[in-house]
Amino acid sequence: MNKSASRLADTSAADIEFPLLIKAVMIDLDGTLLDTAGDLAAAANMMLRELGRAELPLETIQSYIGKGIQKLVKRSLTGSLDDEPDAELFDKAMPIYERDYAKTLCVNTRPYPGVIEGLNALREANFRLACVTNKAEAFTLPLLRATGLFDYFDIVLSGDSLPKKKPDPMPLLHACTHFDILPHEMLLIGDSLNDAEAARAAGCHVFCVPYGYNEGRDVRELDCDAIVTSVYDATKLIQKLS
Ligand SMILES: O=C(O)COP(=O)(O)O
Ligand SMILES: [Mg+2]
Repeated sequence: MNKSASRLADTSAADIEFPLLIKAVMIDLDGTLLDTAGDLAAAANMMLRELGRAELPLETIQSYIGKGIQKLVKRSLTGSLDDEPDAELFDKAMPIYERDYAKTLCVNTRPYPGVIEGLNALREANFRLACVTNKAEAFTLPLLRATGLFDYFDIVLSGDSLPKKKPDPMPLLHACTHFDILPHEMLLIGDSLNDAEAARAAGCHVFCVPYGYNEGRDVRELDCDAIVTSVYDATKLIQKLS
């Protein structure tokens, strides 16, 4: 299989040969495994209502997903990606959001097409599997259990499992150490700039899916090794290195 045949879009990655020979796969949660935007947005709007503020459209809140729940709350309060809300308002909003998201956590959240098939194929091929997300652990673990995905993973690293989260390479390097493999023997499948930057900084391979949440930006802008239509499609571009 050559490089161009395996790509759905052109990216700026260096020339690499497919199938990639790797030992383990890390997969992002929000926007890659699970379509969580509806439930995250419902909780954000419940919070905004309780604070007497205007609700936001789903697409706007979807563009705020990616850097964890604290950032989602800050962005929902300010209506911008980078502004800081009033500290007192944020301190009031955060526990409201956490309470509301615990209620909406798995109302409409479902695995994307190709996720279960992809995880089964990865397991059959004996890849070690990690879930690496910026979502806080208190939400990640119940969500993985409720959607039946938890048992596929050897390790789950959430946004607050380690001192730093994506786009820092720390969780990716932690997973490599956990599996006792080198970064170039590891692939991350993700949906956003946070995944692509973390993978490049760690020296891991990275594929991106086009259906997720890239903070409102086109996934084709990302520096990744391939854009794959689904987690299942990603399995066709890799081979297990023993
Ligand atoms: O919690 C978020 O904002 C994003 O989480 P993710 O890393 O699973 O995409
Ligand atoms: Mg994501």
